[in-house]
Amino acid sequence: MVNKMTNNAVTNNAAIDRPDPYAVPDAEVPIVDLSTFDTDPDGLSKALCDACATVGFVSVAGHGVDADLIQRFFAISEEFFRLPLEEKLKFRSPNDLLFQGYACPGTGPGFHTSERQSFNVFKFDTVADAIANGYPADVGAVFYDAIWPERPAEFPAIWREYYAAIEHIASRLLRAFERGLGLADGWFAPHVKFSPSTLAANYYSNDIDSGHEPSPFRFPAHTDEDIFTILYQDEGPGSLQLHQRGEGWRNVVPVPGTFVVNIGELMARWTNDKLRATPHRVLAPKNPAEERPRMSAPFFFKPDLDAVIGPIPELLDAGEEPRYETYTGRGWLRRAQENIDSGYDTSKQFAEREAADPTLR
Ligand SMILES: O=C(O)CCC(=O)C(=O)O
Ligand SMILES: [Fe+2]
Repeated sequence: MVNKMTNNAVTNNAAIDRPDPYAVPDAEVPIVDLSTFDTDPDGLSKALCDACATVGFVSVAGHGVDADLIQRFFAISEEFFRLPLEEKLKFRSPNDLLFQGYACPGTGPGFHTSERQSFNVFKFDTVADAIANGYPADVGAVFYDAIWPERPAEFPAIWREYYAAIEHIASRLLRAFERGLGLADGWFAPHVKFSPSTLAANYYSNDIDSGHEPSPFRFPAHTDEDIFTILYQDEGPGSLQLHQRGEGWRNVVPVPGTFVVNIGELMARWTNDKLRATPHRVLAPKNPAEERPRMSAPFFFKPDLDAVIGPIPELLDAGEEPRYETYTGRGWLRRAQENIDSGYDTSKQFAEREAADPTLR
């Protein structure tokens, strides 16, 4: 059931003067070269943490992923998304939170604008495989067996190759975060040994009528509910925007060949907000004539179900109070599921926070 207070808060503030989303400046997203971790680990780690402490987003070059693999991943995914809707629906996720298979507009409160479709996969093809590889027995409560499309035929192999490449970036980034934050080498490793991370491709187009109200946003404002997200976005109209605290919305201009990394809620909690989970959204092209499908590929890096996530005591300054209660990875996923089941809507939640805090506008 949707919370009445939430609805009222949004309705009452409908008259808030919001800046034109099409007239916002470009964000200054720092670029770091991950390959320099081998030669200058302190410099790289500091640059990474500084970017994530201020902008909350960073462009990562020197990541070692072949341009050819990125190109093949995007091409095969686009081929799938261009299949007729009836065919794609055969591979539909049994639940839109749990990120398995195809998800399309019109399903899942708050998670789909009228224009976003996605395909999602976890690391293992079967729950049994995950358990055989050390995952806890209840992993089946949050993941289903992979739902691969029948065509294109190379789709599963290319997705697996891409998943492994991005997972590798995630572990290198973690080491850099440890160093930049002043944690011991390997501090994060025990918390991500059996990570339920997911890979998605988002496809934004106007070829499905979801029945939702039209919106300038292809994906409404939200923060990511993971440790961090590693995103590749294609070029073209209809852009990603981030919310710079105290300054407003900014375009995240694609930098070809780099991944955008943004801090999620769990890293913000671990660091007591020293690293920032920056709100972001995706804007549709203003001119429908410029409309063309847009694709992005987020890898949502998540902690083990057994991991405990709360402000890390050694990161708190003298006298600094922890701002967050502690969750297990499992409890965090359950909370997200409950939010979905109760009709929680990220855009409404953001509208409420925006109404209460003018610096968010
Ligand atoms: O499509 C994009 O560029 C961003 C997508 C996003 O924020 C997400 O999937 O969480
Ligand atoms: Fe996101």
